[in-house]
Parts: sequence; structure tokens; C-alpha cells
Amino acid sequence: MAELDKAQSLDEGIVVRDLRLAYGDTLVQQELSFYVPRASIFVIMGVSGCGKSTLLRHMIDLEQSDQGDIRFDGQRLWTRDAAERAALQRRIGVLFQSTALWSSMNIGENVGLPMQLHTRLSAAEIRDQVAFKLALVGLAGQEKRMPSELSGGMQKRAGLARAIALDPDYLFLDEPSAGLDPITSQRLDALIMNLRDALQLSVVAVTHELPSIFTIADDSIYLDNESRRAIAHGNPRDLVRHAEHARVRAFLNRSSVASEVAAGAS
Ligand SMILES: Nc1ncnc2c1ncn2[C@@H]1O[C@H](COP(=O)(O)OP(=O)(O)OP(=O)(O)O)[C@@H](O)[C@H]1O
Repeated sequence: MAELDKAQSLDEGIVVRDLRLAYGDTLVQQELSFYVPRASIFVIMGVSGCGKSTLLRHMIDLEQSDQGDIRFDGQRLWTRDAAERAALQRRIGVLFQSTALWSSMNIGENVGLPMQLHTRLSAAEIRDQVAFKLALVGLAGQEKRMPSELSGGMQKRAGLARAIALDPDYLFLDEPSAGLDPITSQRLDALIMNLRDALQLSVVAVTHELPSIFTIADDSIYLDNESRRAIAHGNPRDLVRHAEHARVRAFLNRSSVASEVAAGAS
């Protein structure tokens, strides 16, 4: 694929090449190849059980495949020694669906924890960095609040502040807007796009929320449950009208939002 060859020569962003995902003998997906440039958002789509989370878990190095290759800025994820691999992992920020905030720590401590564990910053420098990261996600001055005191949308923002605590180059989002009302979800989408631009992040998001997909995705892939392959790749606004496979069009056409997009309203 020409796009992938260009990506490899540029040595920037994330390149996935010929990746096979399986649990034992059970094939989940095969022949996955795509490229996520810097300062862009890539959405992984597909029906429940098609392998979206499995792909995400491989990309953040929680699982490893024996076939295929993932590169971050030209560096192979799975052939590095332990120290290099750990250094690469520190350039990856993750927002899990549950947000994974520590309930016994306040928001400031949650965001500061990765800095305490992985940097030599002083307590004062960490305080400044925490304040800066919270301001970036619209939670300025909320350091002392406990996670349980925050709304769902604010918890996601706090989770994002922690995901960017170590100034990552790559940000992974697992169902970021799940469980949020439409207005809160829209605000979170706007924040994700702001972070992409302000921090020049390569963002990879798993989501099946159509309004989010159409809003945030610069590019996407559709993982097919039946053929166990990606059967569509492109901007969802193009795919909703022009995808070759009916299953992809049906997935993207299941709501009034999609009808508006298909009709050209944006
Ligand atoms: N740890 C595991 N061991 C064995 N099989 C698994 C494991 N995790 C997931 N699977 C299976 O792999 C397939 C893909 O699961 P995965 O969770 O990646 O799908 P998904 O697209 O993220 O689904 P959802 O949208 O429901 O979260 C499913 O058939 C699932 O049952």
C-alpha cells in the first residue's frame, strides 16, 4: 500500500502492517495494515465482538502477536529490548473505558502519579505540570476533588489529563464517550480534537458512537466479523456513502445522524 510505504520512509506516526490477531486457535482478525499520521485521529469501527479491543490491546503492548508488525515513529514495538520497549510505552497515553482513576486519590494525585513514577521532576514541578494538564482538559483548579465527586464527563477529562501526563506522542481511547449524554459527549469530542491539534498527537480511538465517529475521525478502519478482515478503510463521511460493502454502509447508516451526513449536512 503506497500510503504505508510513504509512512515508513517518513518514520513518523503509527504503522500497523499485516497484523494477525488470535486467541489460541481462534482467529479474531488478519491482514490488518494501516497508518496513523501525527496530528490525526484514527477510529477502529465494527460490530460487537469483531476485535476492536483486541486490536487496541495489541497496539498498547498489552498483548503480542506472532504475525505482523507495529511501528511507532519507525521503531518496532515487539523487537526492542525491555528498556527500549518501556521507553516506547511511556510515549503512549491510554484512556480506558472505565477511566481507571484511583478512587482513593484526588484528581491532582491521579494526574501526578505517572510523573512521580516515571520522571525525576520535583514535587513543585509536578504540581505545575498537573495544573497545566488539568487546564488543558478544562479542569483547572480541580486538583483536590475526588473522582467520586466528579460527573462522568469530568471523570473522562481527568482520565485524559492523566493519559497525557507524560507528554505522549500517541493517545489511545477505548470507547471514550460510552455512557455520556449527547452534549457531554460532543464536548469530549471537541476536547479530543483540540488535544490532537495542540499536542500533535496520533490518536487511535475505539468507538461505536456514530456522532463521535463522524465528528472526530480523520481516518478509520472497519473490522468485519464474518471475513475477519478489515473490509473498509477511509474517512467515515466518505464510507457512509461510498463503502463497497453493504455491511459497512449499514453500520454507518443506523441513525438519523448518519442520514444527515449522507445527505451532505455537516
Ligand atoms: N482474553 C480472551 N481470550 C479469548 N477470547 C477472547 C479474549 N478477549 C476477547 N476474546 C474474543 O475475541 C473476539 C474479539 O473480542 P473483542 O473484545 O476484541 O471485540 P470488540 O470488537 O472489542 O467487542 P465489543 O465492541 O463488544 O467490546 C470475541 O469473539 C471475544 O469473545
